[in-house]
Amino acid sequence: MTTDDSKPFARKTPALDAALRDLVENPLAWALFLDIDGTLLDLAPTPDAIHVPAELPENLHHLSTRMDGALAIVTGRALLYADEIFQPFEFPIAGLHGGEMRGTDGHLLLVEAPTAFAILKGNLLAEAQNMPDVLVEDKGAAVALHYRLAPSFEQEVEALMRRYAKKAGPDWTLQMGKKVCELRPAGASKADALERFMANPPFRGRRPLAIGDDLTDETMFATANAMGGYSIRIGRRSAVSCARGTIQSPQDLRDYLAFAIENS
Ligand SMILES: O=P(O)(O)OC[C@H]1O[C@H](O[C@H]2O[C@H](CO)[C@@H](O)[C@H](O)[C@H]2O)[C@H](O)[C@@H](O)[C@@H]1O
Repeated sequence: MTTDDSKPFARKTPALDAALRDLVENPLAWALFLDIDGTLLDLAPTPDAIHVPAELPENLHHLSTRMDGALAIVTGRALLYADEIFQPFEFPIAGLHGGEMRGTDGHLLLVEAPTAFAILKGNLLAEAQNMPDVLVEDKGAAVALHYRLAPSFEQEVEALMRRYAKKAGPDWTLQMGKKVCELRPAGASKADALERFMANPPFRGRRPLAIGDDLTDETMFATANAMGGYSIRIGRRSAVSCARGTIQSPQDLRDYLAFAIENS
């Protein structure tokens, strides 16, 4: 196959081009781990305002079929919410930044929020009322405070969440993201999720390719790299990211995935 500028993988970064081309030519050699917000989907003003392109679920299904099922979604969203995005298809998935999982056997591992955490979320919601346009996203065993619509509250949001992280105790940890500050279960990360998927068929023995855009994806990038795979960050190149390649936008990634389906 020749590489020219009409091909989505012609990015003039030899390692990135090689990885993307190899996924097209050898789909059974790779295991693909995809983040959702800012990666598969464009960022939206609020968590519920996301637009899911009509062809995306089916395209992922086709690609997953070509990869014999070794395609997983690894997201900060609650697993059951994320599942809805790809209806009618169901993929292996990790939610809450690795805290929740469903592997290829269909076994669902969800985290239940203890009563104390439910009370804490209620108190957080009440305090957040004092910050107009700051949104609380209740994700069950995690909670996010979004300031995309109220950027001037960034520092207050962070200070409030640091206070709540102390109240929540060691089973929860603070997760910073794009215009968001979250409390999530501490026991797992996206790296753990990737490793758990990689321990079993059809992922086992393949090269992991992790694609994401945010701080939470860095552990999964590092693990994919360490396992002899590859990592791609969506957005501008960043000196502090350990992703090995970059793709500019979710639209560019979706174009590439569509190309991979047509040509693999
Ligand atoms: O790991 P991801 O799948 O990327 O999830 C990370 C967080 O994404 C969501 O928030 C982000 O996307 C929103 C919709 O585009 C946007 O409004 C917000 O500013 C972003 O931070 C989601 O709401 C969070 O629960 C996820 O943890």
